[in-house]
Amino acid sequence: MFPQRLDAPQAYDIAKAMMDGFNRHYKLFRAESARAKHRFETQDWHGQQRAQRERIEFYDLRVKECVLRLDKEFAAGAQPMNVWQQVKLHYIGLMVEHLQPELAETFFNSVTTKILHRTHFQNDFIFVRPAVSTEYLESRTPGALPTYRAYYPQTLDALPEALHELFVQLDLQCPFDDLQRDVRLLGERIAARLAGLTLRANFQIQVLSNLFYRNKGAYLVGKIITGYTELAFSVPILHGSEGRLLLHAALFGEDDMHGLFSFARAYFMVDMEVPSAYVQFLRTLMPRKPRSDLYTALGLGKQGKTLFYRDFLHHLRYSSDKFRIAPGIKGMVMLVFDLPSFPYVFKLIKDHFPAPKETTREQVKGKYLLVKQHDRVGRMADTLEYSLVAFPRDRFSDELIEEIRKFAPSQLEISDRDGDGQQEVIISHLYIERRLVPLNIHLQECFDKGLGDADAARSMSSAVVEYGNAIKDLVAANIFPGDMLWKNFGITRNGKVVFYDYDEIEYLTDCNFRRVPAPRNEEEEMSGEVWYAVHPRDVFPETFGPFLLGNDAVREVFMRHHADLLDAQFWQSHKERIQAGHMLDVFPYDAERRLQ
Ligand SMILES: Nc1ncnc2c1ncn2[C@@H]1O[C@H](COP(=O)(O)OP(=O)(O)OP(=O)(O)O)[C@@H](O)[C@H]1O
Repeated sequence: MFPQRLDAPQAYDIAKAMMDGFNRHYKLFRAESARAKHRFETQDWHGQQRAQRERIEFYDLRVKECVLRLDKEFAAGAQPMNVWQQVKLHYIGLMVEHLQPELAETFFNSVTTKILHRTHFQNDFIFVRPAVSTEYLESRTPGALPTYRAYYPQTLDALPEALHELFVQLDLQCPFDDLQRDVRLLGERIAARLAGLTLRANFQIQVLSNLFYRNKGAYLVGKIITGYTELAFSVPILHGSEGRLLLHAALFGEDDMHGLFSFARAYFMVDMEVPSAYVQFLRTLMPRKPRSDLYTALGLGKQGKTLFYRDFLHHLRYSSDKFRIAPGIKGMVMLVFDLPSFPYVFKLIKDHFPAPKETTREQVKGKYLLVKQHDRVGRMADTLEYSLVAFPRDRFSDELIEEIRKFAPSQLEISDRDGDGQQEVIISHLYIERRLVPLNIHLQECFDKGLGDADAARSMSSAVVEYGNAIKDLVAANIFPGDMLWKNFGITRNGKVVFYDYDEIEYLTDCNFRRVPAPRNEEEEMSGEVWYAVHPRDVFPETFGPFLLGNDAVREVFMRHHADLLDAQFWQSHKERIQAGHMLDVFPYDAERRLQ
């Protein structure tokens, strides 16, 4: 029961201190995101990547600050629960005109769950569900940009002119190489996509007012509407060779947008006063993408986690299957399980690792963090990290419980934690990641069908080519995957190959790529053992072949497209390029999307 009177004077002050903490967080987050425009204009690429990395840390720092303040000024932990109920009510009051209420609720949860006992993690005290609506939320600040702008070209011939106006309004502080030429090319692409459709009275182009920045690119994001058709589109803007701006490509439709907003890429920087309005607009472009993914892609990872967890609890309530050990070859470092009806995997770090693995729990965590902060170039799956996650015991197979008990006992507790009479499986620490089809399983499925079957042969061949492409994109981003076996890569719905085994990952620039030395005598030549000295970060690319290319058909495709991956010189030259400060482009779209 909620209190009928707000009679605890400290409750308002605590709520206000929390809101001040959140406002400070969002001000810093937004300012850092807004500075991406200037970094793009001045081609400060290393600065852009540094900011992308550092911004991820902002949230936890602000939560810590706020917890300390509440403790010091209000002895928050010693407040009775009726005061905490009032704190929540005051906080709701403070959100009435707030432009990021959903984020403010999450911040409130982050702070209070550090202070209150777990038995109070319920809707009376925290925001298990949202209390404040984000619908129709608009900034009333004078001079504030609208979330999106609409342009009405009337005819296809008038498209270039409308597009010209649109790009000029973005107010980028550097010249275009030839904007007239680019909008003409873009107009032709749009006209081709609209071929066969009648332009209806509502024909218009809507674009989000602020650009999306990531690495060396700025992306315009919007949709074209005619009649009942809505076509999502995005235009990447890059610096050309002279440093002048180019419209580089035209992306259309949901699949292209999914490629751009993939969970395997770094987060965007966007200046957003009302983030929920951006998410609502983006959802109309990608209706199948959960809101949690969109918040995460916008750099609002905590909101992504909150929404993911709510979606997960909902899914548990509306499903009845059991968690099980994930299909595929078991990991030596990670214990992986899934729920068949839910498209994610749950990964926990084992307590002990068999030889030849020489790593520790902390080192594995460090590698996962490295991936989170690094540019994932569409090739490394993002992970959500959770601690103390509770699952209903009756949804776990006994086999899985035994597996966890055997390999990660320190991570397992089975108890009735919240006192509701139901046993729970509580996992101390885990990563959650999108479920992919492991590449070894995918290839085996092709072999099982028989490579005489044209579809199976094509599918095998494109997976092998994509696998090599994935490694080359990782190389471009200064990542040596360490363990390149097929089982450590997965394939997405769109046939993209993505890496997910991070415990042996290294920066390319920390590795020494060497050729196997020529044997000095017959004894060395005949030796089945490694007879030459090997230092910890030495890598011998020519030795990859025997592990990867046992199958003749796979070998033939691999050698035709990616033989260079078996050559130390290939790796070494990339290492030197990165050391010289060059940053290669890895575009989140195919070459045929380019305008130029
Ligand atoms: N995202 C995923 N989607 C589907 N299956 C996965 C995913 N991540 C892991 N798996 C499955 O779990 C297995 C072990 O995962 P992972 O490679 O991360 O563990 P590991 O202990 O690091 O492996 P290794 O012993 O090679 O170091 C994989 O081989 C695969 O079958």
